[in-house]
Amino acid sequence: MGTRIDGKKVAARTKADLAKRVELLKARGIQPGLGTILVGSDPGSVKYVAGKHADCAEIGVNSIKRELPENATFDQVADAVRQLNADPACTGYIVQLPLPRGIDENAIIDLIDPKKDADGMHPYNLGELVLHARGDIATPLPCTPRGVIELLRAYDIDLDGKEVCVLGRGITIGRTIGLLLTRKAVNATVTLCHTGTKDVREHMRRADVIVAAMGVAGFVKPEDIKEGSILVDVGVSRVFDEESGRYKVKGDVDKACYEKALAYTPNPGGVGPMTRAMLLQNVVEMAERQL
Ligand SMILES: Nc1nc(=O)c2c([nH]1)NC[C@@H]1CN(c3ccc(C(=O)N[C@@H](CCC(=O)O)C(=O)O)cc3)C=[N+]21
Repeated sequence: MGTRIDGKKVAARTKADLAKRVELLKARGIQPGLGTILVGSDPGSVKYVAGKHADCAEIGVNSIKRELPENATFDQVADAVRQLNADPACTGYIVQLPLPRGIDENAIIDLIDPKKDADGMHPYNLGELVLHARGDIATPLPCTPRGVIELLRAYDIDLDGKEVCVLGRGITIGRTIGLLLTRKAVNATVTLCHTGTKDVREHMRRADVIVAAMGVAGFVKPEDIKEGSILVDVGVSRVFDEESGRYKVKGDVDKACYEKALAYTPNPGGVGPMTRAMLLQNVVEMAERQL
């Protein structure tokens, strides 16, 4: 049985460290604040946003909440973005995705002040990430990929020279994690697989590390993986559970794989809590840049 990588535990440790840094900021007259813009009332989004504000309270960061109705127009969302750009109490913020149909998400993201982009998903910040393969990066990084890397680092898993197979080309992780994994400081080799990949299972069998982010519940099966591989499960599917009669979050990795793995991130309880912790870390770092 592989080592269970406990995302909740590492996230809690990260938050405890951030709480101390927030104390230092406050002592120097800076009160960090995280803003959220939530459009509509998708139950998943409502829950994630609530979680982010609970995290803020835990580490002493102020919460700034903006809520718009499901039928909000592009201009109304754009106005909320401009207000947070101008609000000095807001250190950084996110626009919770997905936005309701008909609102161009990329056009909204473009309007975010890159210095306040807590998600690290603004084109300017993504561009900075592309440009800096070496040295430090002084711009916010995308939270989920950063969470994956920090989580593996916390378990002393060295990625230098490792073959990493990424499954999925979504913007949250698939398209960006390679940029972090191939930085000199991490030094992994990355293969990005997607629906157009000819033999996905062949790529998975060759990999030292699989980062699964497709949103296909149980896609990665024991016969697809190498003995002793490391499994990072980022997939989110809501699947009806016969036993409890409720919907449950299920990842892309079939639990039967855990037996064969050297280490694995459970889902839930793995990358999700780290994503949230990295959002806070981005905000604290943004506040520290104001010192
Ligand atoms: N602008 C924007 N930024 C985001 O970062 C963003 C977003 N939009 N839209 C949706 C996704 C999803 N996301 C998650 C964060 C934490 C958990 C998390 O903590 N999950 C828990 C369990 C949650 C549950 O049981 O439902 C876990 O994995 O253990 C999950 C999902 C952030 N997202």
